[in-house]
Amino acid sequence: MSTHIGAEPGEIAERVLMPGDPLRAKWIAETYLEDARCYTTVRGMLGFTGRWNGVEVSVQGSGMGMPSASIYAHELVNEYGVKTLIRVGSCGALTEDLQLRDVVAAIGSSTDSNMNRMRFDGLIDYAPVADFGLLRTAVEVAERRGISMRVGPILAADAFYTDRPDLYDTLADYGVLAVEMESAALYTIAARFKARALTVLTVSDHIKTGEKTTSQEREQTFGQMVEIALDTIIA
Ligand SMILES: O=P(O)(O)O[C@H]1O[C@H](CO)[C@@H](O)[C@H]1O
Ligand SMILES: O=c1cc[nH]c(=O)[nH]1
Repeated sequence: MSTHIGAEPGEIAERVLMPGDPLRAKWIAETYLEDARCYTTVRGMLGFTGRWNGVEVSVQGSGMGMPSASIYAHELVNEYGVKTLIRVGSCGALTEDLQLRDVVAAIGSSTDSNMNRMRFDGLIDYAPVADFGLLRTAVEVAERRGISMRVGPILAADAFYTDRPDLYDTLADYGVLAVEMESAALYTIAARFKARALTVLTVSDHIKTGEKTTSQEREQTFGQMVEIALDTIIA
């Protein structure tokens, strides 16, 4: 067991999907994985291992925000030998041309988090980016499955409820597609510990129009991004 994950050594696959929502992890395991078994219930942050097309894959809830996601990414890589992490999350669209339920792959992640400023002593604005091979595979998988997937930069924010929506407009002017709360930490930790990471998201809210999906829809209906992530992680 690690501090926050209750799995024995060998119970977690080298390939892990990471939704923020632990109940989305359960839904993914029950809907998509063969012979899925739960390996952790610590703090209610559920994790499962099963098989996708015969290949072992795990799915681990990561919680909301970069402090929580960092704990899970760190322990998965450093204590369980995980090599590949694909986040499957929800996001808010920042640009008018995205619609609810559109799928987005994050090539890079700007952030307002202070975590990397501390890492680099405030001297470097580190640019957290996706693993190129995973991103290229995800694009190919989406095309093969006939799923339209936008690729571009996103924002990983500390706050879900922002006091500065004006900054979202400025970021959209610079081509930033969407906002979520974990990708910058995931990309940074993967780089630091020589793992591969990608973030694939579904638009759950539209910041410009105010449209949003329900919590049940966020938990159980974002299947296209999951299918892209599963095919990508076993490729
Ligand atoms: O749906 P998940 O994967 O949790 O991702 C998004 O949803 C949560 C906020 O509602 C944050 O974790 C954000 O990144
Ligand atoms: O972080 C997030 C996730 C979904 N929708 C948002 O607006 N923000």
